[in-house]
Amino acid sequence: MMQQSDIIVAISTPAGVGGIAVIRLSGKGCIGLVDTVYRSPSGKKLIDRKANTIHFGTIVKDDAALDEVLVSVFHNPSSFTGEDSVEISCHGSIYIQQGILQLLLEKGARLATAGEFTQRAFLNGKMDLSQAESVADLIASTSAATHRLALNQMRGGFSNKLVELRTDLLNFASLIELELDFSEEDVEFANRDNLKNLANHIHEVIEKLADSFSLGNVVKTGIPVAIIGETNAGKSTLLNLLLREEKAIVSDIHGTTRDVIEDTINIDGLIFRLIDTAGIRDTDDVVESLGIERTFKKLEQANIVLWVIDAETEDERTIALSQKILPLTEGKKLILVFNKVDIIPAARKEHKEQLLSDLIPDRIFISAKYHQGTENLQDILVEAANIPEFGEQDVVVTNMRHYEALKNALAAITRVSDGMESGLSSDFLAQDIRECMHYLGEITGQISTDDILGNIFSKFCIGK
Ligand SMILES: Nc1nc2c(c(=O)[nH]1)N(C=O)[C@@H](CNc1ccc(C(=O)N[C@@H](CCC(=O)O)C(=O)O)cc1)CN2
Ligand SMILES: Nc1nc2c(ncn2[C@@H]2O[C@H](COP(=O)(O)OP(=O)(O)OP(=O)(O)O)[C@@H](O)[C@H]2O)c(=O)[nH]1
Repeated sequence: MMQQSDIIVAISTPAGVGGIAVIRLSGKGCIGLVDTVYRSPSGKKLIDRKANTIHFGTIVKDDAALDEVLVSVFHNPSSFTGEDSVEISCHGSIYIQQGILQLLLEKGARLATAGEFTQRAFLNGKMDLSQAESVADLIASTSAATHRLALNQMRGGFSNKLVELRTDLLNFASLIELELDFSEEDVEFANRDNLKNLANHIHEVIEKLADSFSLGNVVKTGIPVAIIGETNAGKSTLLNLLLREEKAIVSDIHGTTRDVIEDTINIDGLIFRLIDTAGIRDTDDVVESLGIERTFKKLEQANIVLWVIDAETEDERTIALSQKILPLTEGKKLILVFNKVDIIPAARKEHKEQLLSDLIPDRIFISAKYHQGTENLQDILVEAANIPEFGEQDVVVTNMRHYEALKNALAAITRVSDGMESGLSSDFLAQDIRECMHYLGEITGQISTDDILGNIFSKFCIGK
């Protein structure tokens, strides 16, 4: 395995004081480098130790002890980066951490750039690019669902699918190119029906992966829930109730919320992005109108729409507004939330059960202020989100870069399928197959540029 000859070092634990801190080095010669500042009770050098072993000892600076530490030794190629690596676990004082780091820099190591350990793992073939990217997602994960999807990707679920696709495409290409070589003789070597089936199969797999992004993206960024309705309906009160904090200002003045307020909550391992919007009404106020415009924009982005209605509102108003809202919520889960049930008679509630029920069947009756009927709100959101539970085998695309590449790959393989139907010549088919492989290679990093890599790894933490 290729080893970088420059030795990188970084503190891999978070900045600040902790029980212990880990300082990590990687690169050819890093074990010997640590030996210059390390003393073991037995006098043994780290370089003479077996791979994957841990050793107690002292880090010394100018012959004075700086700290007592544990040192882990990894040998090329059996390490995270695939290179010789050392980890020093020291006491977590900032003085000690910085002291050891400085010492190692003086001895010839250089500070690792963001994500450089993982970048080396990628360059040394320890993982493909999509796996390296999932490491960042895993570190950033804040919910059960984002954690599961990142872990599956890191463990190679997606990569395996891409390897299979690549094998199929290579197979395909070689059959088509064989025909090409002998084209003057007008021989068809490959059975065209088999080839069509193969193209359709590849198409199906790529399409399924690309389609999974709408789910993956929503899970990763939070399921968008827009809270809309007329002014004073109680939208902000509902938002605060769901967030369990006074995030939005509540007042009886119409048009209090003038801009969009967003925050996330975790319910049953799913992130929801709650979006409180400016109340809808006819207004001459310029700022308020702009807010209302944004409300309609936010509506577009939402998967779930909670339309909050003051239960005292006359039916005609609600019906009139529904004509504006319904066209904007097609394909979304729209739920009517009749609020302020504490101040309406029971008969009125019964009446509202029927209002618009053929067009918008989902409705709940609550008092956001007095917490009536709000016990099931969380369950209702989870059910409305309709997100499947993810198992260890599920491959769901969560990364925009991967999605873009998949769309391009899909376009290429579609040209192949169509081309086969219309009898396109083999050399054109072969070209499109190559193009499809090229885009899949962008995901795994078989095809990459310094720009792409720099962009990806610069978003990592230092020390990762
Ligand atoms: N202290 C420490 N904790 C850590 C890491 C680390 O590098 N150091 N990790 C990293 O960020 C993660 C664990 N991932 C790792 C993945 C591979 C190898 C590794 O040494 N792989 C070798 C040998 C495998 C084996 O012994 O079977 C290999 O793949 O060849 C180490 C850590 C999380 N925790
Ligand atoms: N009685 C009663 N009052 C409520 C309830 N929910 C909200 N309110 C009151 O209704 C008023 C408006 O509430 P908000 O939450 O600010 O309403 P909003 O829909 O965000 O209003 P805008 O910012 O104008 O769009 C406040 O005085 C709340 O205290 C409820 O369930 N029952």
